[in-house]
Order: sequence, then structure tokens, then C-alpha cells
Amino acid sequence: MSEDIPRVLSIQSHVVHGYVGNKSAVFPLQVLGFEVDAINTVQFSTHTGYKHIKGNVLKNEEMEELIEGLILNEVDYYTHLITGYSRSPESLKQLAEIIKKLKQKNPQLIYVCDPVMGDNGKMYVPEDILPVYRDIVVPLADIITPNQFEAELMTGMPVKDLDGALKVIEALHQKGVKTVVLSSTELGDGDNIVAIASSKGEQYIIKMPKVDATFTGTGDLFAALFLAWSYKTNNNLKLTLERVIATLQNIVQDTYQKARVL
Ligand SMILES: Nc1ncnc2c1ncn2[C@@H]1O[C@H](COP(=O)(O)OP(=O)(O)O)[C@@H](O)[C@H]1O
Ligand SMILES: Cc1ncc(COP(=O)(O)O)c(C=O)c1O
Repeated sequence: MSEDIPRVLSIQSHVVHGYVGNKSAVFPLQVLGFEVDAINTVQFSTHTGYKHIKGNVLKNEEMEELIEGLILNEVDYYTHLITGYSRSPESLKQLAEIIKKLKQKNPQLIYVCDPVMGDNGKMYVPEDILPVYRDIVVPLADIITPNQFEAELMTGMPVKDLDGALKVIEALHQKGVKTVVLSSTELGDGDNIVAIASSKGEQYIIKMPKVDATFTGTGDLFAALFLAWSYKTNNNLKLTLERVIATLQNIVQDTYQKARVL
């Protein structure tokens, strides 16, 4: 196995129809030059915004077995770990143990955590997930990419203006997270979305036009792209944020145009 190619373990959801979780993250990471191993925390027919949620959730013992297989076959060396959608506190607590195991194998492992809990003021995972992200999993992350709602949940602080956003970001840094990115906030006017990235005392803000639609899977894609561009720019925060947002804007605009045609 070449040690030069960055290797990502992506522990996220899988959906048969649509693009969220690993369906949003794996291909873009591969296109950007990463080897990606994927573990599906759930296998649903669609994302949970649909009326009927059908499929199954990976049991802890099944997760344990997959990790054991990687370790026994000595293919558990990763440069990066990325995690997203998880439905149970128990699976998240197990994830914390997995992170520690992978960091024992590679102490330089970069862990990117997208604390998927909800959006627009509404949680779409069980509420008892929140304290596990806040107190156990997020403190283990090198990079986190919450949206505004998820950042407010984890800090108990509102993002009403830029000062509020920077206070929330600082509170998340205080949990030990080196790079904190609010993937979207409502700090723009109604026509714009604002993203904020903060690391090592630097902060960058990008304002982008808001497309008149609601997208699902964009947060997972954001996290995957942020992982990739952080690596490819040698952690140049400004360049990383610019390239992530540029890619996402292309995708959401293109999706919107194509969707309107249907
Ligand atoms: N309606 C939208 N218009 C323009 N860009 C969007 C829109 N929704 C999402 N995005 C893009 O996707 C990124 C992540 O979106 P976000 O809503 O924060 O993710 P999630 O809530 O799924 O975690 C944003 O930074 C933005 O670039
Ligand atoms: C199964 C599943 N995975 C992931 C997500 C996260 O999507 P997003 O990237 O929009 O946060 C969702 C959101 O509904 C979901 O239902």
C-alpha cells in the first residue's frame, strides 16, 4: 500500500436513492486523489427528509466486526477519518473508541467531524445524540463543520450576528478543536448565506448567493471537500474555504437549473 496516497476512512450513511453521507462524500474525495474506505452507518432507501424511512441501521457489533477485519488484515492505516450521520448515542460512543484506535495506528490521523444533527431549527436525529457529540466526539476532532443550528446546539449560544458567531466558534475551539467551520449561517441578508472558518487565530468569512431551494447532502459534501482541500493546500485556511465554496456553488447552481427543467 503506497504511503504517499492519502487514505480516508469515511463512516457515514448510505442511501439507495439520492446523495447524502457516503453518496455525497466518497466520489468527490476519490476525484481529488484520495483512497476512500467507506463504512455505512445506515442503509436507507432515501434520506430522512422523505415521508417513509425504510432500511436498516448498522449494529454496534457489526461495526466492531468491520473494524476488526481492517485491523486483522492490517489495512487500518488511515491519514484521515471523516464521520457524519449517526442515529444513536451508543454508536457515537463506539465511534469515539474507533477514533482512539485509529490514532494509535497513526498519531497524525486527521479527524473531520460533521456533527449531523439537524438544520433550520429542527433536529433530524434523536435528541440524546447531542451530549455525545458535544462532550465526547467533537473534542476528539481536528476539524468540525457544523451548520449554524448544530453549532448553536453544541454551545447553547445563539448566532444572531458576527460577534455571536465568533463567540460560538471560540467556544468550540475551547473544546480542543483546532479548525472550526460554520458551513452556513443566516448572517447574510435573506439573499445570501455566510460561511465562517477559523483556525490558529485566523478567521475567514465567505458570503454566497442563496439559491431559492433546500438541499440535503450539501453538509456532507462540504465536510468531504474541506478535508480534501485542507490536505491539498497544506492547511491554507483561506484557499481551502474558497475552493470548497466554489465547488459547492457550482453544484447547487447546476442542481437547481437541472431540477427546474424536470
Ligand atoms: N440554498 C443554498 N444556496 C446556496 N448554497 C447552498 C444552499 N444550501 C447549501 N448550500 C451550500 O452548501 C454548503 C453547506 O450547506 P449547509 O446547509 O450548511 O449544510 P448542512 O446544513 O447540510 O450541514 C454551504 O456552505 C453552501 O455552499
Ligand atoms: C441519512 C442521512 N444522512 C445524512 C444527512 C445529512 O445531510 P446534510 O449533508 O444536508 O446535513 C441526512 C439529512 O437528512 C440524512 O437523512
